[in-house]
Amino acid sequence: MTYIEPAPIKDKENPLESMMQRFDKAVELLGISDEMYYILKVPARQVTVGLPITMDNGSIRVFEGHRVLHSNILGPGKGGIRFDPDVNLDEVRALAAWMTWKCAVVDIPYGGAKGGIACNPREMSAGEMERLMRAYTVAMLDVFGPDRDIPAPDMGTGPREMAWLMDEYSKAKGMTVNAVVTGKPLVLGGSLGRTEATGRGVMTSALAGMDKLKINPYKATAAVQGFGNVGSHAAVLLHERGVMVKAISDISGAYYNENGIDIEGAIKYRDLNKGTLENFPGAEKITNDELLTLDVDVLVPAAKEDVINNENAPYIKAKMIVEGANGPTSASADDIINNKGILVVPDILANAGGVTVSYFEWVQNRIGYKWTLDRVNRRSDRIMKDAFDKVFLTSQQFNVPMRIAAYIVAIKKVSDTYKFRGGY
Ligand SMILES: NC(=O)C1=CN([C@@H]2O[C@H](COP(=O)(O)OP(=O)(O)OC[C@H]3O[C@@H](n4cnc5c(N)ncnc54)[C@H](O)[C@@H]3O)[C@@H](O)[C@H]2O)C=CC1
Ligand SMILES: O=C(O)CCC(=O)C(=O)O
Repeated sequence: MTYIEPAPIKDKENPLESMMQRFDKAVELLGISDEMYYILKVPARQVTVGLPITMDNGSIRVFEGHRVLHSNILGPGKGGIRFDPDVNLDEVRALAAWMTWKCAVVDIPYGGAKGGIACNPREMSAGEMERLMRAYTVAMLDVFGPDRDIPAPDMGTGPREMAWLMDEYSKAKGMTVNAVVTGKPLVLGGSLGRTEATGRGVMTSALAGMDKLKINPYKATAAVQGFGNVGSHAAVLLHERGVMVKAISDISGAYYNENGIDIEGAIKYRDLNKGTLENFPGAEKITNDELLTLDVDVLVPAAKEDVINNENAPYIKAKMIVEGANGPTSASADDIINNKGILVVPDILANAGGVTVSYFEWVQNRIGYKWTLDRVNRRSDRIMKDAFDKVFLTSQQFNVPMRIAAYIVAIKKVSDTYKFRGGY
């Protein structure tokens, strides 16, 4: 029997510490009480489970899974499930808190939650993934629920995994409960537009930012790190709006073309190549670090945390960073980036398009009705644009970067709600 050791927590770039540093700055400016500080800081619940799984070769491996409900003050917990070798409890705690702030920034009635299992989906068969997801669901039967805590996809998971979760949960409850999870396949009650929703929100945030910087999208260039759900859709949609995407990347490395990457071609190539861009033709291979320091207008980190840090931040040349990933910039890089005058559209705003359309999916499941793609897109575009404007205005009012402004908007909303509920 083997046990997969959770990844060691890196002191230097702990995402929980990065999140807390920004939280502390915003709290200082807002001036909330000590009691409220701890109410907002300490997660409402965190659950860790051991999951023994029979592997295809007959051996048994024990995986460690987590689900953290950071807050349910605004509504049921909401947030994805990550399958990645680097998953650990601190990472999941940070991701859950970011979900609380994100839902508050776009003003949807959810608290924040996140789940994760330390595993490597690239080395697992579909059968092993299915057994793992079903075992995790069973272990979380009392945690999940359409009014309690509603999961969704994150890194390493997608509609297929959400379908297994819905099926396992529904079997245990003795009825079909499709509102327990979002990001499902359409046939199971998934929403039109959810697959591309996070990338679409990144695109609308990028266009809103370009407008502030007076950058013409038809003359703009971009580099996108990560070519999964978020990165590939963001790249397609930016390209459709006239932006030349000069570089893309995934775990196999980065690919650069001075005249622009053929994005549709790259997606086809990835889908026929076991999900990776390895050996992608028609582009020069560079490293993921080189991609981050390219001379482009817009940089979209859409892979994982802390890729932008105090070591590479001094070399970033982009005029704007639009954070598709959660926590791609460590707190140690904030001052360097701000002093360079780079406009950062922070994760809890820029990647909120996904949870916004997840909310629409949950609403549709609960009323038993399907919206058209046009309705989904129009409503989510409006929510993203309103949230951008509110955060931008707050950044001017408090004279702070958009990241701290987004935390201010979120913390104010959650703490006001708590007070009105009479909690304190
Ligand atoms: N899927 C969603 O709706 C949402 C995802 N996010 C965040 O966006 C980020 C990406 O998520 P997804 O696109 O869903 O995941 P995914 O699993 O679909 O894709 C991840 C991509 O990142 C690449 N990658 C992994 N490690 C890398 C590294 N070290 N350097 C460069 N590329 C690397 C992978 O090869 C893959 O192309 C995560 O931070 C996630 O939390 C945020 C909001 C919603
Ligand atoms: O769609 C959702 O409910 C959550 C997506 C997510 O995990 C995220 O925004 O980081």
